[in-house]
Order: sequence, then structure tokens, then C-alpha cells
Amino acid sequence: MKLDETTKNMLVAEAYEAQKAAYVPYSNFSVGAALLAKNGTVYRGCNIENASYSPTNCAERTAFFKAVSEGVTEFEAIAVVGNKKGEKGGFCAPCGVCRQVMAEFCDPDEFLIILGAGDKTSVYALKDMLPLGFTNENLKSS
Ligand SMILES: O=c1ccn([C@H]2C[C@H](O)[C@@H](CO)O2)c(=O)[nH]1
Ligand SMILES: [Zn+2]
Repeated sequence: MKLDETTKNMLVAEAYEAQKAAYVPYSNFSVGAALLAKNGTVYRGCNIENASYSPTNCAERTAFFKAVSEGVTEFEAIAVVGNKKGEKGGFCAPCGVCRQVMAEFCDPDEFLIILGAGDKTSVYALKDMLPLGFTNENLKSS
């Protein structure tokens, strides 16, 4: 999919809005995500940390799970922004677990990951962020 500038900028702005809700008392690193579904709906997500650390949910997965829990499973693109509170920071690339969740629902050639940092953006296809990923294709009999 080719992403136009307006959509890209809208998604990054939505990701910055989502970032405001980040619950990050342990890392102080706030992440926001904005997931564009094929039906046009944008799902915002933030990271949500926990005193026990491992239950922490990343912003990207929060956005995906919000959408999937509402029956929406087809997606175009996600924008991600992240930085330490009070700092500017650079691009925040999705962690491996979030890339795996993306691979569950998204076409690796088509789905786009937009990284935002201030006015800068950088766009990647999922296949370039998760080469040779394990998917439901691997579970089919050969
Ligand atoms: O792409 C990323 C990378 C990190 N985090 C969160 C997890 C944790 O709350 C904090 C520091 O790792 O940032 C995300 O939400 N998304
Ligand atoms: Zn993650």
C-alpha cells in the first residue's frame, strides 16, 4: 500500500495523542501507537507497565488488541512514537513481540510501520522488520 503524506502525518499525530496516556512509572519511557484499520478506524494504544514488570504491554500491542477485541482484524499501517518523559528521543522501533503480533494479522508486503520523531518519519514494510517470521503458514501441513 502507498501511504499518502496526509494519512502518514495524521497517524503520527494520533500516536502522539496516544502517548499521553502511557502508564510508565518504572521506565519513564512513554510510547504511543496509532493503528489504521482497513475500514478507516484508527485505534490508539499506549504502553502500560506493571510493578511485576513482565505483564507490561507495549503501545503497539495495546492498539492491536483493542482492535481485534472489537472484531477488527484487517490493517493498513501503524505509527509509533516513543521517548523518555521530558526528552525528545529518536525513532522507537517496535520490539520483537509486537512485530510477531503484527505478523499474525498483517500482510508482510503491504503492512507499513511508520516511525515518528518530531517532524521526522521513516516508513518500513513489515517484511523488512520481521524477515523470515514464523506465521500460520508454518503450521500448515506440507
Ligand atoms: O516499541 C516499543 C518499545 C518499548 N515499549 C515500552 C515497553 C516498556 O513499557 C517501555 C520500556 O521498554 O517501553 C513499547 O511500548 N513499544
Ligand atoms: Zn513491543
